[in-house]
Amino acid sequence: MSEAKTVIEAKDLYKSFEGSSDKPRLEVLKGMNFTLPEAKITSVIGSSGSGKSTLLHILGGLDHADKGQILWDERDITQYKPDDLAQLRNSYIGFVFQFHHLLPEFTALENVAMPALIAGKDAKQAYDRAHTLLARFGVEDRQDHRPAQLSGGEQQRVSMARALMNNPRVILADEPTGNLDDTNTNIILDLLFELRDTEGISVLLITHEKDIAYRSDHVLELKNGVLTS
Ligand SMILES: Nc1ncnc2c1ncn2[C@@H]1O[C@H](COP(=O)(O)OP(=O)(O)OP(=O)(O)O)[C@@H](O)[C@H]1O
Repeated sequence: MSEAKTVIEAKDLYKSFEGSSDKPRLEVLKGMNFTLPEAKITSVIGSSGSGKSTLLHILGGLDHADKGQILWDERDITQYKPDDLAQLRNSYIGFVFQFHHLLPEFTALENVAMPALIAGKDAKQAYDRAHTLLARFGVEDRQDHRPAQLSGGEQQRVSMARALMNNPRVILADEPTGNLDDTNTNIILDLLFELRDTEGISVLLITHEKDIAYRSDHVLELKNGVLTS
């Protein structure tokens, strides 16, 4: 069997944050290497403060590393200008966070359509696709509600639909079930597996729950600034 293609690769990543007057600089990533294979779910576990969210933000082009290379399908994103990177990110990556980050003043349908509207796509097509995605995730009857009128599980399903709006190759999910009960956790995990199997989407799943991590294809642990399997 041939090896899976790599959709995100990081080489020799370093990231530190400024300390306070009595604390030294905090070294979070220390020469870390990482590959995200196509059509697999890769979990990253690690203790609180080990740098999991920092890693996800850097891999997704939301934050900069101090040093190192990040390749999206062999394109080195550290060489991109901010506007070009934002455009590429909008089509290549879908993000799902623990707290849904839906825009409170917009309906579920509008939130889901937003990434396509921002990308300048046709509004009618955007709303049609948004509706189809909400239906796929079983929340189409909630499409005219605002986030505050939805349950936590519904909000997270809407977030998943939004993440998929522009047909991304990759989903970066930071504790996507951290706020959910067991039933809703299983709904979200099952959706991620379905997307892997039906659309070949690659998923990076940050979690601190080992039983969730061990359902995925690969598990890596972030410890002392590097990843180990
Ligand atoms: N912007 C920042 N400025 C200073 N320190 C930061 C910043 N962002 C993160 N840190 C610190 O870097 C370390 C790693 O944070 P990060 O959020 O990546 O950890 P995590 O593994 O995701 O933690 P958790 O599981 O608790 O969410 C923490 O000690 C955090 O306080």
